[in-house]
Amino acid sequence: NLMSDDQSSLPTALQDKYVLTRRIGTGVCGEVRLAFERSTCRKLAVKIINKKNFQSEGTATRNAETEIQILQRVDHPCLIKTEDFYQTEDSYYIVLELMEGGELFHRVKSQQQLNEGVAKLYFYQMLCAVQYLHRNGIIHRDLKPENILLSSNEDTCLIKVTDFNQSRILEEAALMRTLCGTPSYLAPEVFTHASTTGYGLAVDAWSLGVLLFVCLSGYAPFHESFSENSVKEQIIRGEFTMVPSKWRRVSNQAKDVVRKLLVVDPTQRMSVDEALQHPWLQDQQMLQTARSLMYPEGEDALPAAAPSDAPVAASMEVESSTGER
Ligand SMILES: Cc1n[nH]c(N)c1-c1cccs1
Repeated sequence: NLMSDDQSSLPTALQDKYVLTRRIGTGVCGEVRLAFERSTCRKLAVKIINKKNFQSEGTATRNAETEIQILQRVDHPCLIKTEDFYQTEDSYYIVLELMEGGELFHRVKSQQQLNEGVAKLYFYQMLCAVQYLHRNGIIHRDLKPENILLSSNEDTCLIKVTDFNQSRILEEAALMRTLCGTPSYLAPEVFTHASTTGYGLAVDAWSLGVLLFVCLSGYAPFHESFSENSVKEQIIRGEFTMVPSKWRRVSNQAKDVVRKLLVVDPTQRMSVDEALQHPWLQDQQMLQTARSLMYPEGEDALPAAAPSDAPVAASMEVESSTGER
């Protein structure tokens, strides 16, 4: 393990700045270790991506580089921040914020199912994080409980979305190149942008529906034990099962959010923006708690808006209710 000779395999620049200790997580792409910044004793997480772990060199490099590009571009209170980045011939080392509460996956598992108010607080923060990604033309594409981290072991805590290596940055340049070619064979949606920003983003809305389902009920909506159809068939048909004993204490409004996200037709599926406007989330107490977790310095921390006597546009008011700035 790392405590023995492996330390020598670490980049010296990384070793000069951090002490790596025990493993705090493992993923398909490698492992995550607890680290201490030597100069400040600050605790951090170092994600070690072994380039060889990917099926083909091309995918490895592309995925990891995409992840790193994206990690360095994004800045939102509910998205994991990259502190530093190193690489050797066979591995990437990404220094990330430490989330002491670990993965949402383990929290839901240990509590059977989350209290509805807690699930709403976490889901609202996920929506804000994914809305930010979508506004920046980024599709996460791999939202699941393992990729949602909790800042503490308290129920009321900040959550952060991580693991962007399945993400895709919608390259407007790629679309421009397409449009420069012969248009006669292009489908209408290529011109209407549905193929880059409309359709693609909806995959994250579906995953958020599955995440909310799991938080509220403690089990997955699509599972081979629920039907003679395969899980893939159940998903394609949108055939999810709400076991009464698990959903009895869940409000109809919460169930309505799940039902409007787990819609097979992406053009009919509720979007992240629409979900943020759903009645279930117009809960001032939850919004206040979320805002204080996301922006702990409060209003005065934000750059003062330019003084203007113009009334605030209605859309501006709507935005502030979504925690967006
Ligand atoms: C990244 C990161 N920052 N803080 C924690 N707990 C992580 C983990 C990701 C995956 C397992 S642990």
